[in-house]
Amino acid sequence: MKNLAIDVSNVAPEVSLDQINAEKENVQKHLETLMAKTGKGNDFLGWVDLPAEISADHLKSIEATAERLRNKADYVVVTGIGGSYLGARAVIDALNDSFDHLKGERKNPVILYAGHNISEDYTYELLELLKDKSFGIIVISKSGTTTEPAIAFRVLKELLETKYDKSEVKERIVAITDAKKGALRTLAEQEGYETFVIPDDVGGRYSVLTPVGLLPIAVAGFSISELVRGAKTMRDLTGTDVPFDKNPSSIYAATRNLLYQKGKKTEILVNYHPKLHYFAEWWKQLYGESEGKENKGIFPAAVDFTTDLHSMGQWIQEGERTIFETVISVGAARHRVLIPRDEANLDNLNYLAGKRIDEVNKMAELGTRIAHTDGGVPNIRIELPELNEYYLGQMIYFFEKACGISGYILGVNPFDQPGVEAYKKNMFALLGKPGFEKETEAIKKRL
Ligand SMILES: O=P(O)(O)OC[C@H]1O[C@](O)(CO)[C@@H](O)[C@@H]1O
Repeated sequence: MKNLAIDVSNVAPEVSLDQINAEKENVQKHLETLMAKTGKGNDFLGWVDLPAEISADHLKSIEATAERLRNKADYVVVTGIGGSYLGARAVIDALNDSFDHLKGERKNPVILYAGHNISEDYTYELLELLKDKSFGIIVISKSGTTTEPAIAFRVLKELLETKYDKSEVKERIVAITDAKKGALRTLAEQEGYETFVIPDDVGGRYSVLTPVGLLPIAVAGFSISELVRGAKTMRDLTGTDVPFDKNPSSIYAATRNLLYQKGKKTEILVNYHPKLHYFAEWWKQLYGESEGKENKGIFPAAVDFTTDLHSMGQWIQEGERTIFETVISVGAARHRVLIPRDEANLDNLNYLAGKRIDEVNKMAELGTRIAHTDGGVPNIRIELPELNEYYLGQMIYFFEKACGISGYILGVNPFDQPGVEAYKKNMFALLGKPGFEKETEAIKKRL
C-alpha cells in the first residue's frame, strides 16, 4: 500500500541533495529528542505518541457521542478558534461533498463554525439561520478562557435556551476542554454538559487527533479510526529507527531550513484541490505559531491552484526570489467527469474531448512546477495517494512531526506561543476588563 512521500528533486540549485543529506546527524538528534520527549517544551510532547495511545474504547466513546448529536441535530456548530477548530475543519472540508450543505436530503448534519472571529454580522447571520433549526453545539477551548469562542458560545447557548428546556439544552451541548481548570470546565460541570478532555501535554495546534478534531469529524460522518490509523502509520514511518533519507518528516524539516538559510523566507503551501484550503489554514497555524519567534522563522503562506495562479501567479513567477513552494500533489481525483466534444468547437477545446478534468489539472500542476522552478522558486512535493481519512491522518502526523524537528533545527521552542498574549492584553485593557485598570489607563494615553 502506498504512503505519503516527499520529493525534493526540485529544490536545486538553491539546495542540493548532498546538502540535505549532510543534515542527517543534526536532524536525527532532534528527532531523538522529540521521540524521547526531552526537548524544549517537553511538557507539550503528548502528541508524538498519541496515535499509538488512542484506544478503541476512546474512539467508541467519541463515536457514541457523535451518533447522539447526529440523531438529534440537523446542524452542529463547532465553536472554537485556532487549533480548537482548524484541524476539524481541515479534515471535514477535505472529505465533504463541496455542496453537501445545500442538498436537501443529507445523511449528515451540516457542520457550521463559530467563535473563530469577532464578527457581529457573521454571528447575527448564524443566529438567524439557526433560530428555526434543530442544532447542537460542540464548544472547544483548551484554556477554556479564549474570548472569541466564549462570546460565540454565550449567544449560541442563549438561543438554544430559548428553544429548548434545560434537559434538552444539556443534550445538545458537548464541551471539549481542560480536564480540571478554566471557565469552560467550570461551566460544563455546573450545567452538566457532556465533556471530553484535551490532554494537558498536547498543545492546541497539535490537538486534531484528540476529541478536539475527532468529535466534529465523527459528527460530520467520517471515519476517525481510519484517520488515526493513518497517523499511526506515519508515526511508524518517521520513527528514530527509520534512516534519515527514508524519513519524510526529517527530509522536509531539513530541506525547508536549508532553503530558509539560503534566504527563502516565505514558504507557500500549494494545493490543486479546493477541498484542501482549510488544511492549509491548519498548516499555517501549526508552522506559524511553532516557529515565528525571536524575530525569525519561515513565514507560512498558502495558495489554491490553479485558482490563485490567476491572482498570485504573477508574483510567484517574477516577484522577489525569497520564496519556495511546498506542493501537496494528490494522486487520484475521487470522481470522474469527462470533457465533452463540441461540434462548433468555438473554444478550441476539442483537443481535450474525452479527457478527464483531473488530467488537465495534473498537466497544469506539472507545467506550473516547471515554470516556477525555472523562475527560481524551489519546489518541495508532498505526494498523497488520495484524499481520504487514512491519508489525511498520514499527512497530519507528517507535518506535526516535521514541525517539531524544524522548530528544534531553528533553535526555538515549537510548543509555546507567548506572542499571542500581546494583542489580548491590549484588547482587554481597551475593553476595560476588570483587573486591567493600569493597562487601560496606560493604553488610553497612547490613543
Ligand atoms: O483552545 P483555546 O485555549 O481556546 O486556544 C485557541 C487557540 O488560541 C491560541 O492559544 C492562541 O491564542 C492557539 O494556540 C490555540 O489553538
